[in-house]
Amino acid sequence: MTRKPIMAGNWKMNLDHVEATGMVQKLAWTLADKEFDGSTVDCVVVPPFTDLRTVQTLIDGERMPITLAAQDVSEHDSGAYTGEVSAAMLAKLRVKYVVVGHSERRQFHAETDEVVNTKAAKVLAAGMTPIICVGEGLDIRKEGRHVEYTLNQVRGTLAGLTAEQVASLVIAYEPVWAIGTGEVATPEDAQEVCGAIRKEVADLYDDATAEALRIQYGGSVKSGNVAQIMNKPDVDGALVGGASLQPEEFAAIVLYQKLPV
Ligand SMILES: O=C[C@H](O)COP(=O)(O)O
Repeated sequence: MTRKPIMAGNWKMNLDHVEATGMVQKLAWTLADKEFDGSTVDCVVVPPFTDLRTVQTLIDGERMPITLAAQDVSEHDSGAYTGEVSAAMLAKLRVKYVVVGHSERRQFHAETDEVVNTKAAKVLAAGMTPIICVGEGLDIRKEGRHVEYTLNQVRGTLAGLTAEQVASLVIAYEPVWAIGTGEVATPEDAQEVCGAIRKEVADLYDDATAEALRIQYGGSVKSGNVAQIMNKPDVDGALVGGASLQPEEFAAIVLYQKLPV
């Protein structure tokens, strides 16, 4: 089965809504120069909440081949949850993907697999697609428990979801030690865990579900290393942080040239 690659640029807490306009325009111009129309790769931007309306207006108004995503969502539907943003609010803004369980949310906001699982279910119920982040820290990697640890997160975050839901979503494998450090996992490291995730999903559900699921690698991805990582059979895209803040660099990642397998 051919899975459509998905490159998502997570801006994290960078770029206000004015800066976001320039960023998205430059990205769109660079992609248009190369006649990119979004048919071969999904190009996704993940701005802060305060930028979503501006970016959505720009993307829709100019018919840009760029899809809108959010960085987080509330695990609640509505009500007295000061500071939270619901899945319904994001869907209304034409957000298509929502990142849940990013390691920075897990680390700084104590999000557990259970919380991430609830958020993923809310995103799906609102008609959007979750990008569920998993991945081990350096201590776990050093102990050689990275596969077991990550698969445990996969089981916890997918709990209760149907095969149809799992087939539609995205899992991002991000080894925490490779995020923002310049330390990239080797393509073989990425394949080891992404392959294990797909096998786990086949065991939990069935082969068709595992084959349909898209798995991203994230952690210091740049235009110079993306093709090698994408050459691995179970890697279907990248969740990009730092490099996504430079429009030409992110465009080069989206436009990566396939290497001969
Ligand atoms: O969401 C993106 C990841 O945390 C990767 O960030 P990075 O590309 O800056 O390492």
